[in-house]
Amino acid sequence: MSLHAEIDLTRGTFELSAAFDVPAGTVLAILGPNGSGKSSILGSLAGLFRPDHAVITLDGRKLHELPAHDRAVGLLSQDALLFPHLSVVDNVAFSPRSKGKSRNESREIARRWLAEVDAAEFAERRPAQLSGGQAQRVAVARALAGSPDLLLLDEPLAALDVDAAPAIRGLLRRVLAADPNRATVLVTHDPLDALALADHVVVLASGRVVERGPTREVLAAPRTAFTARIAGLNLVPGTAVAEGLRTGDGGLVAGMLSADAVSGEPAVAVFEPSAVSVYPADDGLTGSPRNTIGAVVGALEPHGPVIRVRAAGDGWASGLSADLTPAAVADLRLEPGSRVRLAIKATAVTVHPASLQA
Ligand SMILES: Nc1ncnc2c1ncn2[C@@H]1O[C@H](COP(=O)(O)OP(=O)(O)OP(=O)(O)O)[C@@H](O)[C@H]1O
Repeated sequence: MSLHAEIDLTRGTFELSAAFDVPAGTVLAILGPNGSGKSSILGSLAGLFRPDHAVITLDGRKLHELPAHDRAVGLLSQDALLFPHLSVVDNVAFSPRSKGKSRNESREIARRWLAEVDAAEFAERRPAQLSGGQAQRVAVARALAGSPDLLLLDEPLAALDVDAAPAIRGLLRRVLAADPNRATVLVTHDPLDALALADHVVVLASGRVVERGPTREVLAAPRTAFTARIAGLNLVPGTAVAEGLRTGDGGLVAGMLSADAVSGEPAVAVFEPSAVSVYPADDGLTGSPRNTIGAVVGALEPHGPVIRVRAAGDGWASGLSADLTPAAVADLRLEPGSRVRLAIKATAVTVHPASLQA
């Protein structure tokens, strides 16, 4: 089932206007900052609210003319939202049951799905007797047991702890790949989810699509600052030159031009936070073959096993991220306001054409 969606909607002063397609058997990730309209899109697809104008079709079937319960849409949210008074198996059987299947048949389907998500052993438990990860497994089974033509995943891993999330991500990957027919729309903040689960991404900002394309292409070569931030990449806008990128204030970021970058055209230099080294401001690195620039530490944020240092200050260093070990942060005595020098190897920098506004 291929999804086609055109959605225009106003909520207070917020205006959303977005259009996208999800071919059968593929997953589209919708990325965007808080308030960019991701939930508004999911709600419109699910039929939870009525846009000002919408054309939403699944293989030509006009979902926008149907009430929510007739849309054959499965929804998986960040919280499992299981019915507390029903056993696990009856939670999963709920959807086939509400579609008119007999009690036995519905339970049969439910048990099959529980086995599929490695949760068969919890069948007779109540939701209160499950961990967060176990409950989310059951919620995956429940979302799929109704054989939805369209599956909506709303931050499905956001509420899980770091130990449980990879297993559910792997599970989703498996069940999504198993159905060549269903269209899936995933809303997420996490580029890992998009990388692991989505074939294509759409990036929203203030209710508009600002970027779209195959997931890896978009995340590896983001054209907007937001995508670069969520993808965890550094992005410096400027103009492509033979040696790399010339910034607006005349600085040079030495790097390698991507195949499609053209000298003299708007471009972005892209590099990983792990490619950025941090030195004391008076380290005397001038003359080094690397890109070096003075900066001020703006913030220090834990990021998995490393500390992400966000740079502030003037020039193109402002907003850059560097990943350091906690020991390095301690050695350098870094704290917000510390003056530092950042160094980035030219071989770690790729310059991509900027086709959209950053
Ligand atoms: N009931 C409402 N009335 C008026 N405005 C609303 C209402 N619900 C949401 N909005 C506004 O619509 C905009 C989009 O909200 P939406 O929840 O779709 O964004 P989002 O991208 O899902 O955000 P988040 O990542 O925080 O969930 C926001 O500016 C929000 O303030």
